Amino acid sequence: MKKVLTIAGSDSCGGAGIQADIKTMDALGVYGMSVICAVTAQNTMGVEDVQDMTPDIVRAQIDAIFTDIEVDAVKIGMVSSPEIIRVIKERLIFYKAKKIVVDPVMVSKSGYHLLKKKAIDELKGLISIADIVTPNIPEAEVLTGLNIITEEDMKNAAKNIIKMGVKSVLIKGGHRCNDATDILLYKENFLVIPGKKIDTENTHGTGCTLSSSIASQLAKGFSIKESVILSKKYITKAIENSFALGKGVGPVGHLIDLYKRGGTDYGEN
Ligand SMILES: Nc1ncnc2c1ncn2[C@@H]1O[C@H](COP(=O)(O)OP(=O)(O)OP(=O)(O)O)[C@@H](O)[C@H]1O
Ligand SMILES: Cc1ncc(COP(=O)(O)O)c(N)n1
Repeated sequence: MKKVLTIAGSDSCGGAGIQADIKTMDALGVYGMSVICAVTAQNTMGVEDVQDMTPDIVRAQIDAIFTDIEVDAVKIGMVSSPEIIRVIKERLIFYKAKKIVVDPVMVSKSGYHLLKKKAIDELKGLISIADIVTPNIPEAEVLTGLNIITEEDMKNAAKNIIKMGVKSVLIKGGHRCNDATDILLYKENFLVIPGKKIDTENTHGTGCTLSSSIASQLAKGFSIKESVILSKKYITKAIENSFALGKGVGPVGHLIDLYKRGGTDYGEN
């Protein structure tokens, strides 16, 4: 079984962060492992509080895994502070980590700043060692300083981000009003991945789910292009199967949930 590591934050209500990542990995048939960078107290209505881990315990978790287990792919999500990001980059280079996916998580859907503003430069450094980075539109705007409205703007932002040294860039279109088309820049070519906007409030954890699916598919040996296409199918089905939970924004339905709830079509994996 392929082994995939998520380096991210814990979401107490289980819709995003480490919990979404592990659920996705489980559904896609890879073995999920975690390095926790921060513990958030959050529910479907928002983030109440955050406790960052110390850089030392982040380093110790990474060392514990890489000194014992062969890691086939790594997904990085909420990384909080410049100090934590520096440790992650140094250790991943030290262990020659393969197939690195960076989801540059900055602000939660509920508006809480999960990345300290002073950490943007370090985050760009971490992006430079990745195989793929998956910003949503507001994150791509912060990384590039560009205003992104059209598909052409998304392409320009991707060209700008690839100059940071990353091998490929996926700009996610979920924040646009009428469309959920994503744009992949890969080996100097653009791939437009069409998506229709699904009418649901329950989109907590969409970005975490997509990036951990990409890492899982890369671990299985698919190319970046194949992994992104398979993962777009996975997240689309997961959003179609999203459900109400609590009083706010509910989570996506992982295909293993669908299976357990009696469904039979859990898609290509
Ligand atoms: N309502 C929707 N209908 C269909 N696809 C969607 C919808 N919302 C998001 N997506 C898709 O989900 C994936 C994740 O995109 P999104 O822009 O939501 O990421 P994100 O903002 O980083 O997520 P998160 O805030 O959970 O980290 C993309 O493929 C995007 O096109
Ligand atoms: C620990 C953690 N990581 C990531 C997100 C982003 O997800 P969303 O934008 O859906 O709130 C989150 N809310 N919490």
